[in-house]
Amino acid sequence: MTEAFLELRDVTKSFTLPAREVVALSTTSLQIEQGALVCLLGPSGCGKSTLLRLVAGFEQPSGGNIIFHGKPISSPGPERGMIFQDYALFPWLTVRQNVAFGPRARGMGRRSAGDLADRYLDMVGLNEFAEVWPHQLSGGMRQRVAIARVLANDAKLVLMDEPFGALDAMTRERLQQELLTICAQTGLTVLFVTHSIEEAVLLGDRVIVMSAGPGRVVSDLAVSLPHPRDPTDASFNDIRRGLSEALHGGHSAAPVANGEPQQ
Ligand SMILES: Nc1ncnc2c1ncn2[C@@H]1O[C@H](COP(=O)(O)OP(=O)(O)OP(=O)(O)O)[C@@H](O)[C@H]1O
Repeated sequence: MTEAFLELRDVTKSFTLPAREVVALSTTSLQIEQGALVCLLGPSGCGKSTLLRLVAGFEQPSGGNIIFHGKPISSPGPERGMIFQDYALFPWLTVRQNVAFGPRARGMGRRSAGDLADRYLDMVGLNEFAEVWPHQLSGGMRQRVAIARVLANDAKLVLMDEPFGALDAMTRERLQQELLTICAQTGLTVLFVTHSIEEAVLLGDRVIVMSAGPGRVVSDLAVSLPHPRDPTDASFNDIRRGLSEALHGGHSAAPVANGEPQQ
């Protein structure tokens, strides 16, 4: 049997508050294949961010295991990059220094790290902005820097938590297409949290729907439409409708047990 790139085995997560216990994630099992762009949809508070934070290694599961490349995840690592909605760039570093930060922290020389940063800034179309400060950039440009930064860290898996949620519609569409291009060029694996069914169908090779909290997977659907996908297309709409029903409790998109589509 081939080993999954990322596997969640019976993962649960609870938080202990002074007066009660919050179950953020019910027993969740998932397998993510290398090179896939997997979207995670679910109502607010169902545990999507918690799931990403567990995979990032920022939190430890209360039960179960998360296996990445055959090894249990026990801490954060550069091979698993996280991108948030609010950019999270270092304001005191230039764009190039932000992108070069990870490689420099791991011991790469200034010149090599700068060259590496320039390579990835070129990939996200920001080569002319290497010397500027984050506050001089638009939201879309900041998010491109964040993408360049995880790529320069040699991330194999990128965890994106509503990365385009704060952007205007046109910028969001442009970045969605750029993300698809970068994935096609680099073979990156992406776990992408969104509230938008349309965004999930536009981007996802697979869309996973979680139930209201405590979250569990209620549907796992492969989307095989070719790119670029057209939201006005009838087959796009069929998928959107199925996901909407799954999200609102109808479960019409293929339900799963332990990450395997049910027959
Ligand atoms: N550190 C924490 N301490 C206590 N409770 C927490 C903590 N982190 C998350 N929770 C709780 O766990 C549940 C899941 O939260 P999470 O942020 O993962 O949901 P989400 O699906 O990402 O929500 P949203 O879509 O609104 O961002 C919520 O009830 C939340 O209040």
